[in-house]
Parts: sequence; structure tokens; C-alpha cells
Amino acid sequence: MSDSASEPPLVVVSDLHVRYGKTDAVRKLSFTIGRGEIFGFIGPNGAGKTSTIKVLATLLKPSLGTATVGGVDVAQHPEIVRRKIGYMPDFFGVYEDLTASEYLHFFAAAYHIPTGQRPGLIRDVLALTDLTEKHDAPVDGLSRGMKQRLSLARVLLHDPELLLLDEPASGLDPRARIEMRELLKELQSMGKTIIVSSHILHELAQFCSHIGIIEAGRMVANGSLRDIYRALSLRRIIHLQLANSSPELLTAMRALPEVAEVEEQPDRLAVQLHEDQSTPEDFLAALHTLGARVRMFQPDAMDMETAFMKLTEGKVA
Ligand SMILES: Nc1ncnc2c1ncn2[C@@H]1O[C@H](COP(=O)(O)OP(=O)(O)OP(=O)(O)O)[C@@H](O)[C@H]1O
Repeated sequence: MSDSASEPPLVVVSDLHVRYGKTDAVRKLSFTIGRGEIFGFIGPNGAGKTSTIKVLATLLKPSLGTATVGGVDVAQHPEIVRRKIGYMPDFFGVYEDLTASEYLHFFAAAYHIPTGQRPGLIRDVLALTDLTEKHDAPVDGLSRGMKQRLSLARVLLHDPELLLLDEPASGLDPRARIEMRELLKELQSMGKTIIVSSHILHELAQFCSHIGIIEAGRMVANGSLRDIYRALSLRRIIHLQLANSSPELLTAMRALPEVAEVEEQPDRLAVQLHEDQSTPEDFLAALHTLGARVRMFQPDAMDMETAFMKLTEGKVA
């Protein structure tokens, strides 16, 4: 994975405005995405996520402002940008009678991948998306989770740098959601940069390196999870069970600079951290130093819901 600190961002969106007739779907939106990041694009229905993603996918022209991928302007050189991106829309078309493998062959041809390379490539993307056994199955008979994975396999065929995934987990059951999340992590470890949208905050908070929260066409918060916590002065809660809990250990824990409060609950401790002074990982390391034997350590991701409510209060698209 590349180091985003030393390189220019892969995606730069500046003052982007998208208008449909009289509707302003996206208003003065600016953000950047570094190489190798997973950028979670979060907002309620109608916030402007799909419109922004479609601009990056070269399917929609900005009304105002610019967007570049790898330094190339999406509106001026869409054909160059298309080679760099893989776009997965929030719907899956109907492909009557095609098998999974035929579906991929069809798109490999559309991407002008040389005929000789196609069988090996298709084998690889089917394996990566765990669909090898389904290569001969009709696409229309696949489960929603499998269709989503097949859709992802398709956008990987031409080995794009940037994946634009519009609500890839929508409509999936919990197991399929976890499989999708694991797949995205694997793609990140292969060096891909990923934009993934969702209207469910905690679905993305767990694995995205960066988050952009969009509401009524405007970015209301943007940065690492830590930045967002800090900007909102939120405290993160860690649920904790210790095998060797004692009054002395609790006193030592309360004295740690990163700990705001320790609440003793019947079966656990609820520890509030000052998010700007420590990460959960730092706190866990500090616990070990104190000699604590940790049985359960569960950072509470749900608090991001509070952040979302706080940020978007009263702003309706
Ligand atoms: N083709 C269109 N013509 C007119 N208005 C549109 C069009 N596409 C989107 N809109 C409007 O633009 C706004 C933003 O829509 P967009 O689809 O970008 O949001 P979204 O965040 O992706 O929402 P969702 O999660 O529902 O897909 C909405 O008010 C929507 O009704």
C-alpha cells in the first residue's frame, strides 16, 4: 500500500456543483482522497452521494467546479479517467441467460482486454470475490450478495486504481455485509483506493480510513474518524471486561491521562476516552502496562451515530 502523506491525492474535488434543472444536488463540494485510502461517503438518501460518484465516474458533467483523478480532469478527459476507475452503480442490471463467467467475458470484451488474457483474468477475479464455484451459474439466479460480488469482480477486470462503489452493501444480509467488508479490506491491501458510499454510518466507520459526511449536497464533516471525533469533541466509549479487576487497577486506570471516566456496570466497565488524547489502541497498550488482563475490549462504534445526528440536525435535503 502506498503512503498517501508523500504523494499528491489521487482524487481532488473542488467546489463541485451538480444541478438538475432547479435542484441543486451537490453544492460547492470539496474533498481529496489519498492513494490507498478507503473513503467512506456517508449521507442520507438524496444527499448527493450518487451524483458526486457519477461525476467521478465521468457519467455526469459538473455544473460548476472540477474533479480530477490522478491529476486528470474528469470532464475534459473522460476516456483517460475511465481507464483508472472501476464504477459499481447502486443497481444490478438484468442479464437473462448469462452465466457469471459469460457476464465477465462480456465486460472483458467491452474493456478491450486481449482475448488470450481473458480466461486467466476472469478466473482470478472470480477467485478473489469467492465466486469460483458459481462461474457456470446463471447471473439472474445468484443471491444479492453474490451479485454484488460479481459486480465488484467486473469492475476489477481492467485493474483500475480507483474503485467507486455506490452503496455496495445495500440490501445485503449481515453475513454478506461482512463478506463485502472483508473484500474491500483485501482490495485496499492490494493497493486500491476506494470510495464507498452508504447511508448507514457504522457500516463504514469500522473499516474506512477516512469519512466524508454529506448532507443536502454539502460536506458537513470530512477527515479521519479521529478528526471527526475531535472536531465534535466526542468521547469514545470502550466496553471492557478484565480478568483481574481490582480497586487498585481501577484507580490506576482512572489516573491515565486519556481516560475521562470509568463507569462500573454489572458485567463490564464503560470507559470514556478523550478522543483527542488517545486512540483505543493506545489505551489498550496502557492497560497492558498496568498489568490488566483484558477479557473483552470493545470500542463503541455506535457513537458515530451521535456525531451524524449532531452534524446533520435539522438539515433536510
Ligand atoms: N436525474 C435526476 N434528475 C433530477 N433530480 C435528480 C436526478 N438525480 C438525482 N436527483 C436529485 O438530486 C438529489 C441528490 O440525489 P443523489 O442520488 O445524488 O443522492 P444520494 O445521496 O445518492 O441518495 P440515494 O442514497 O437515495 O441514492 C436528490 O434530491 C435527487 O432527487
